[in-house]
Amino acid sequence: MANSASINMEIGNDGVAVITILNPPVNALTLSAIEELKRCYEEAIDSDHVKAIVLSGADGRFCGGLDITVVENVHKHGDILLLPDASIGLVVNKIENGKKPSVAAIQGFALGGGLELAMGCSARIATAKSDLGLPELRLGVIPGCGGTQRLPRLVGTSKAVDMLMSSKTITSEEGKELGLIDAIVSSEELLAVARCWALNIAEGRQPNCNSLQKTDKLGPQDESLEILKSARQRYTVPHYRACLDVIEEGIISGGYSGVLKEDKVFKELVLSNTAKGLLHVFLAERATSKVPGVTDIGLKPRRIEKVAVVGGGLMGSGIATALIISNINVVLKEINNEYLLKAVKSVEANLQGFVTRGKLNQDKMKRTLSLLKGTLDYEDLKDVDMVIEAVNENVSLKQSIFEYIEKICTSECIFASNTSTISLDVIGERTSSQDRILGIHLFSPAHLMPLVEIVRTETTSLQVIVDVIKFTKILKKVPIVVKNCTGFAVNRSFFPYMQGPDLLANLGVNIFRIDRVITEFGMRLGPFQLQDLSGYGIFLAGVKEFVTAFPDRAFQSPLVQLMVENGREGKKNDKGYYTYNKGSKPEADHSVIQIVEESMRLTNIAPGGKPISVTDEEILEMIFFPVVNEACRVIEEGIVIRASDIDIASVHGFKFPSETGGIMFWADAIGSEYIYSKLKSWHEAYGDFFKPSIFLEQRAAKGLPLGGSC
Ligand SMILES: C[C@@H](O)CC(=O)SCCNC(=O)CCNC(=O)[C@H](O)C(C)(C)COP(=O)(O)OP(=O)(O)OC[C@H]1O[C@@H](n2cnc3c(N)ncnc32)[C@H](O)[C@@H]1OP(=O)(O)O
Repeated sequence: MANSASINMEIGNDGVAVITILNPPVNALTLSAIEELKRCYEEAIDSDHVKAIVLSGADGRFCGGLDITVVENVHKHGDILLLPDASIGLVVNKIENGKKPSVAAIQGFALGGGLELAMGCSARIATAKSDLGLPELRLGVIPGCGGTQRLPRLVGTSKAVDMLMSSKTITSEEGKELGLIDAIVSSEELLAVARCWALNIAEGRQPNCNSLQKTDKLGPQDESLEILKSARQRYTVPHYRACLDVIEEGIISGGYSGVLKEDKVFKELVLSNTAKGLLHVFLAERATSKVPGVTDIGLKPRRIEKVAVVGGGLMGSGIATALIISNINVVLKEINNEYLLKAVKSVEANLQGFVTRGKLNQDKMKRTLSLLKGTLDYEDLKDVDMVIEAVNENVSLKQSIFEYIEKICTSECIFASNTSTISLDVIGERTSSQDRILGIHLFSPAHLMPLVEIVRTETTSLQVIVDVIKFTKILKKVPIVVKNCTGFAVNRSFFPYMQGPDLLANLGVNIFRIDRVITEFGMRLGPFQLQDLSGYGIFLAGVKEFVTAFPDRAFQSPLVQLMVENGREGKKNDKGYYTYNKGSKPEADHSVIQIVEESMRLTNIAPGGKPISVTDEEILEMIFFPVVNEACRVIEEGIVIRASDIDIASVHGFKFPSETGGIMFWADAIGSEYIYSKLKSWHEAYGDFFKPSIFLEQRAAKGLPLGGSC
């Protein structure tokens, strides 16, 4: 029997060969695993003792798809010949058209290439609540083992397009309803039922389903083509369009023709910059919770089951929502009944949002809300495992809260602040609990935004850091462990993004052109529309904070103040750089140009008072290179553990286009020398806002990347 590190085959007395994928933690398909699978199939098919085959996964999981290290290796060498021949060589020739039928025994998850192997089988048996999906588009590619052809033939074109375009999984129960799964059984009976099913097919008692030949679920060709045409209007990203084209090829020319086209397109996309960027984000996201000297020394995270949130405003109610939706008991502390009632209503509204989006049903909403207890009395905090303070950014108020909870709570209770601006050392200075104080900086809306900064001080204990990393993962958040500084990692790195656009405006660059360039790059909003929506008060407070902290390189513009003085408060009064009318898109208000010209006169930074001439590319660079530059300082000061944490901060904190791989990965694609040279020239022309950091200068001088892999 062919056995290797990643594939195991056992031939039973019943004549069934059980082939098991064994590659923890997700049974991913390495090159050797794919070759071993082919060998096992050849051996089973040639063996007189084998009547049928069951394909399974070890340790309660089926298969998480192609091992991404295979794709990483292709990126490293730039050689698509390093990709395995799995689609034709394994799925078509061995599994689907092999002389002996295969049945997939699915548990846990079958994703990407994992689900594609299963769809090549004659039938699929699954345990309850297994996750099934083809998330390849999330990685910048398309399925490469026939998924674009077999999925539509098993679940119908419309559902297949939804699954592929969203990269979302379905459960085995939904799969059963759709026809993707043939039976759902308990984990104890999974193998036995799969064996029996395989023998029934081998001996003609059950049909041998070849999904590539199935057409009944596809429906009339014109209907399928119409579904694809409609999807093309919604999905314009190139690899999404390519996926739709491949599906269409199969609908028009047959499944096998579709498989051939899919193989060609998959190999073209694997080497795309988008695939490189999205794979980097996938790996960088998983690297953020690895803290050398903290998470690798054997500390076991302690359970955090009951949490107090002090302050039920926008952030506090959002945090409380994020906690109860993750099945954590919450005590929400407010100072009076009016505020407490308002806070609870905010939590209810947040949960209702989940119901509206189909992520929660009413029963689950009621059960979730039952985890929330409101109180005005600190005594109710005495048995919580953690307190998250989320009151206004008032030092004295925060200090008194920490002083109080130290008296009330247990000696093991973790004290966290959601502060985004105040030093944690200052917040905790009236206590003697510095070892269990840290920041948990969530981004608003806290129940929706995935990013959280875990802010450790010099005295935060390693155990507390390990506890809180685990806690954020339970909340399904992406944690970044950072050190104390103004703005921590995310807001600090991106503070130039708040000032650069104003600086360009004061150099005479049209503000609506700036917004166009930035949105065309892939940001959801241009910086001026973002100012309108986030509110000028928040904008001015943010700028003030960084001007105070980094006066040497801050650019102060009177523009926003002038806007306010001219009765413009952004979305708040529907008049900002744009006008906001109910039911219609924001419209650029060109009358604000005279306010910009007033600001230009006051700052007088435009050479000769005349607008500078720049290309769209230079606008993009003048906006984001200062962000890269500040991020270099964040790295240099050790605020983050690794540069790729800033990539994740940019993608999840500022919606920097994920297909770029994040701000540092994007910068490295451009090159440190080029970035340094541009910043140096702008520094000479326009001042210290563009002054290159030492880290950037040194890396550029040596031709070294700024980020590097995670
Ligand atoms: C042939 C073509 O169709 C192409 C493909 O198949 S492309 C690959 C398609 N598959 C996926 O996109 C699945 C990606 N993985 C996930 O969605 C999740 O990891 C999971 C649902 C499988 C498991 O989630 P969870 O239990 O939360 O665990 P983590 O995400 O934290 O992952 C645990 C570690 O496993 C590593 N890992 C996950 N998927 C893969 C993979 N496909 N190849 C190699 N390694 C994988 C992940 O990086 C984590 O590693 P770490 O060292 O523990 O950080």
